[in-house]
Amino acid sequence: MKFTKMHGLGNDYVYLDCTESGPGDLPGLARRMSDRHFGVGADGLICVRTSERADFRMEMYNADGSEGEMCGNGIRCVGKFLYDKGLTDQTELTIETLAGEKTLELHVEGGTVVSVSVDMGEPILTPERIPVLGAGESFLSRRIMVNGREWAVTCVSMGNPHAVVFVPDVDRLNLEEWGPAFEHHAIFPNRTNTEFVEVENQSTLRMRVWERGSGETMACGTGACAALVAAVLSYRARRIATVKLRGGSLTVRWEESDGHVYMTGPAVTVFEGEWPDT
Ligand SMILES: N[C@H](CCC[C@H](N)C(=O)O)C(=O)O
Repeated sequence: MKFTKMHGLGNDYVYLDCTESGPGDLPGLARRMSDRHFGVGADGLICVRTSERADFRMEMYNADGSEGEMCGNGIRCVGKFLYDKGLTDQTELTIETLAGEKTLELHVEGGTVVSVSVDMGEPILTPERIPVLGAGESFLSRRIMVNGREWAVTCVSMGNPHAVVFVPDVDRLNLEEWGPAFEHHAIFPNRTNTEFVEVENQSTLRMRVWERGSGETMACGTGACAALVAAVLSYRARRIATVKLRGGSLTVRWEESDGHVYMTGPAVTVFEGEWPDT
């Protein structure tokens, strides 16, 4: 079985062309291929499929085999995968995801996609749609206890759940301790991705992320969008900002006119490979 290894700012996935056919047991395959010692090594697995309602469909699994509703770094690479492999010649694409249809604008240089802009849609703030246990219309800067320490948490869904916390110095945080404590916290029925954000200035955020199902990753596209939304809602940032992640930077804009969040960033192909059919 052929696969392509790609990354968006170091948030790396195995990509399969499932437009004709695809393997079964994708959760199990995601776990096996993601293993950084006994497999290919990745943050998860992404299958590109045909769609009845969009140009194509993205199906995404984390390294633990759980399915994610949306993947920002992943969908940029899906755009590159489709164009570079000649599955499309369009530079504007719609991709069906479990979080709805997303529109991509591919930026081509020298016949290959170098970066992609994604309309990530509107952020979801109502607790029961995130989901997070909590009354009211939104879950903004609410104090919760995590491992005996009080944190002010803002929850945002970009189709997948995010808990955003603002900290003075992201480098001093022990994510191995705090990441799982948030991910598996009782108030998140479907677990959560967690963004630890340091505000450099009103147009620059620095962020580390512990991803649901994958652990700390070098970057998280949906997480960067959630972080920007939380920063705007708490008057920490303007509506357009550079979000600096361990693997590099994304430009994120929360457009006032349509309420949509737009994200622009790179997409890179690392290598093509062959996985033994099992
Ligand atoms: N771990 C996420 C999916 C991948 C999101 C991230 N890699 C991105 O770029 O948005 C979840 O379970 O919701």
